[in-house]
Amino acid sequence: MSNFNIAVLDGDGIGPEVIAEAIKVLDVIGEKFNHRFNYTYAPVGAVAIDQTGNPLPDETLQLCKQSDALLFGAIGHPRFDNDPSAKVRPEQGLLKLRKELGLYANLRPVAGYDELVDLSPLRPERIRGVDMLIVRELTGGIYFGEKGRKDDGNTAYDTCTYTRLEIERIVRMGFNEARARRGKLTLVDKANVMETSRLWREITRELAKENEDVELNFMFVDNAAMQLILNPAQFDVIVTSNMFGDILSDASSVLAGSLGLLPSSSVGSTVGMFEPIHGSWPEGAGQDRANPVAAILSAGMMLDHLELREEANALRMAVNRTLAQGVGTEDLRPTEQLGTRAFGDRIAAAV
Ligand SMILES: NC(=O)c1ccc[n+]([C@@H]2O[C@H](COP(=O)([O-])OP(=O)(O)OC[C@H]3O[C@@H](n4cnc5c(N)ncnc54)[C@H](O)[C@@H]3O)[C@@H](O)[C@H]2O)c1
Ligand SMILES: CC(C)[C@H](C(=O)O)[C@@H](O)C(=O)O
Ligand SMILES: [Mg+2]
Repeated sequence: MSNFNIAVLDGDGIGPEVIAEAIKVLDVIGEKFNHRFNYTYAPVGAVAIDQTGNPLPDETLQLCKQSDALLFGAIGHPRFDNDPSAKVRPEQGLLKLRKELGLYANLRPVAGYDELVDLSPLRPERIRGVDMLIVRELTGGIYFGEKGRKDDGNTAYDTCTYTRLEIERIVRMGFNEARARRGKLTLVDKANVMETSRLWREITRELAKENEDVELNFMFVDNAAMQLILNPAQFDVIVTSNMFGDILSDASSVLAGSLGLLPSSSVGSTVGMFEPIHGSWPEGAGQDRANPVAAILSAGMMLDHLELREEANALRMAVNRTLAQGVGTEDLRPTEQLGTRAFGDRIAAAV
C-alpha cells in the first residue's frame, strides 16, 4: 500500500463540482491498485477572499509545498470580473500559486475523440487525427511584467518580459516532449513584431543544434490560430508564451469537442499541479451540468506524474469507454445525457 498526500484546491463555481468527480474516480483507482490518496482541502480564489481576504492564504501555500501533488479546480467570480477597480482578485491566487511553486510549464494535451467528431463545427476530415500537446510557458511574459496606470489614470500598461533562463527551460521541455511523441516542434510567436518573440526564436535556434532529431518550425500566432482550424492534425508539440498558450488552448478545445474535456499539468518544481483548462463557469455552477472529464483527466495526468502509469492508463481507458458508449453531459450532445455526478459515477464504474 502506498500513500499520497494530495492538496485539493477546488476553488470557485464549478471547480468543487468537477473536482468531486475526479476524486470519486481516483478513489476507485486507489482501491483497485492498492493506494491511499489522502486529500486535504484548502481555499483559493473568491472563496478564500471571502474567508480570509486573501486569494492565496499562507496556510494554503504551505499545504501545497508539503504535498505530493495538487488538484486544482477553478477560480473566478463575476463580482470581480464586473468590477475593474477591485484591488484583490481571485485570479491573483492562481497566478501567485504558479509563481511561488515554480510551475513554469503548463502541458495541455488536445486529442480528438472519434465518437465526438460530429460535435465540432469543423468538418470531420479536418479534425480526425488531432493529437497535439501545447506547452505553455506559465510564470513569465505579459502576465507577470510590470503593469499599472500612469498618473493621468487614462494610460494603462502591461509589460511583456522574458529572460534567457525562462525561455531556455520551456523550449527544452518542448523539444523533449516532441522527442517522446512524433518528433515535431512548432514555436508559435509574434517575432515579426515583438522583441521577446525574437529572443525566443534566437534561443530556440541555438537549442535546435542540440536537438537535431526533432523537426522544428516557426509560426506566427495569427497564422497558428487559423492553422488550428484549417489543418490541426499538422501539429505535434506547440511551444509558446504564457498568453498565446492560454488563448490557443481554449480555441483548440473545439477540436476535442468541448472545453470541459481538456486537462492540464503544471510542472517545473518538485510538486506538480493538475487542473482543467476551463474556468469556474459561474452560470453553470450548482446545477450539476459541468463536464467533469477535464478534471478527471487532470487527475490522470497527476497519476502519470506520480509515476503510476498503469493507474493513469486505467483512468483514461475508463473515460474513453464511457464516451464511446455515447454517455456525457449536455456539452457533448450525447445519446445518453447525464448530470455531472451521474457522469462521474459512470466513469468511476468503468475503471
Ligand atoms: N484556471 C482557472 O481557474 C480559470 C480559467 C479560465 C477562466 N477562469 C475564470 O473563470 C471565470 C469565468 O470565465 P469564462 O466564462 O471566461 O470561462 P469558463 O472556462 O469558466 O467558461 C467558458 C464557457 O465554457 C464552457 N465550459 C467551461 N467549463 C465547462 C465544463 N466543465 N463543462 C461544460 N462546459 C464548460 C461554458 O459554456 C462556459 O460558458 C472568470 O472569473 C475567469 O477569470 C479561471
Ligand atoms: C484565470 C486565468 C488567470 C488563467 C490564465 O490565464 O492562466 C486561466 O485562463 C487558465 O487558463 O488557467
Ligand atoms: Mg485560460
